[in-house]
Amino acid sequence: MFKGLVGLVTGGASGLGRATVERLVKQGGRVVICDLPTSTGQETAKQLKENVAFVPIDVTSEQDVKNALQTTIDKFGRLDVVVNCAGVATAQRVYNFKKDQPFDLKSFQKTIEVNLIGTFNVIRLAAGLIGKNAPDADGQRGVIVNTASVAAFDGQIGQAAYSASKAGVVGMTLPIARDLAKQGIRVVTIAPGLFRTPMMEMLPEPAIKSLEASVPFPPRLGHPQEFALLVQSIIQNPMLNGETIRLDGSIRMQP
Ligand SMILES: NC(=O)C1=CN([C@@H]2O[C@H](COP(=O)(O)OP(=O)(O)OC[C@H]3O[C@@H](n4cnc5c(N)ncnc54)[C@H](O)[C@@H]3O)[C@@H](O)[C@H]2O)C=CC1
Ligand SMILES: C[C@]12CC(=O)[C@H]3[C@@H](CCC4=CC(=O)CC[C@@]43C)[C@@H]1CC[C@@H]2C(=O)C=O
Repeated sequence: MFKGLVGLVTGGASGLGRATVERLVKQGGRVVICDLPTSTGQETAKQLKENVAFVPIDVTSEQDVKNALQTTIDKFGRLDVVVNCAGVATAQRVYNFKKDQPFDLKSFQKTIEVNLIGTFNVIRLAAGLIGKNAPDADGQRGVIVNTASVAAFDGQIGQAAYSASKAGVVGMTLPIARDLAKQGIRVVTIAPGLFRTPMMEMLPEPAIKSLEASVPFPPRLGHPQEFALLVQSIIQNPMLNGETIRLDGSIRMQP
């Protein structure tokens, strides 16, 4: 189905990103995994064999992302699809009255830096490369998929930084889709609800169980493969553009 397609997945060593890499490869695509040098990207790439390469990067670094794009060209000759999954989760109240301490500004900045600015950094640099593709019969040159969160809409206590970073991703989706429309590059964001990944597993199991029960249907955490299935569908459907799609079993997060 994706024979000849070349993808780049940030955060591709773990969770939602890894499931996306696996699906793209299963469908015949070739993929560059971009993740932190400390991640399991190298092992993941080895397991998935010759159609996958790993480039250690920090999405917030211009030079790292440029290196990853150069490796994509050197190894696979083109770039069709970017999936931005790299992200960090933080939790802190805006003011801790018990400790008489305000939200740590460095932590707020780091969350915005990785989740929002990192996503933008990858988009702005990758767009130039995707724009060099010959258009298909529909005029399309490529697709960019971003990952926000339902926290962009229903931010919980402690999620000021995380929600702001994800709301930024939602907010830039339409203007970037408009910016890139003339080049035939589509931009779509997924806002996942609760998925079982290493990020989620930072929470103790009883907390996960209670979160699962709060999902109307199906009352469970999403499987990363269900996220990857939506990525595939976005790539395949040329009318999806400039939109954020909630993938959340209809959960509306409580305060
Ligand atoms: N798991 C969930 O329920 C949900 C996850 N999300 C979002 O989905 C995305 C993927 O999350 P998961 O797969 O759950 O988490 P994860 O923790 O399993 O994977 C995130 C990956 O991003 C990488 N990463 C972190 N900072 C990076 C940086 N500066 N440069 C490059 N790579 C970096 C990590 O090394 C890791 O491999 C994140 O953006 C997260 O905020 C959104 C809603 C729900
Ligand atoms: C990010 C998200 C919601 C959270 O804030 C938590 C996170 C899992 C790890 C966490 C552990 C904590 O001790 C504090 C909360 C949190 C940072 C959750 C994973 C997915 C959640 C999300 O984005 C939902 O949309």
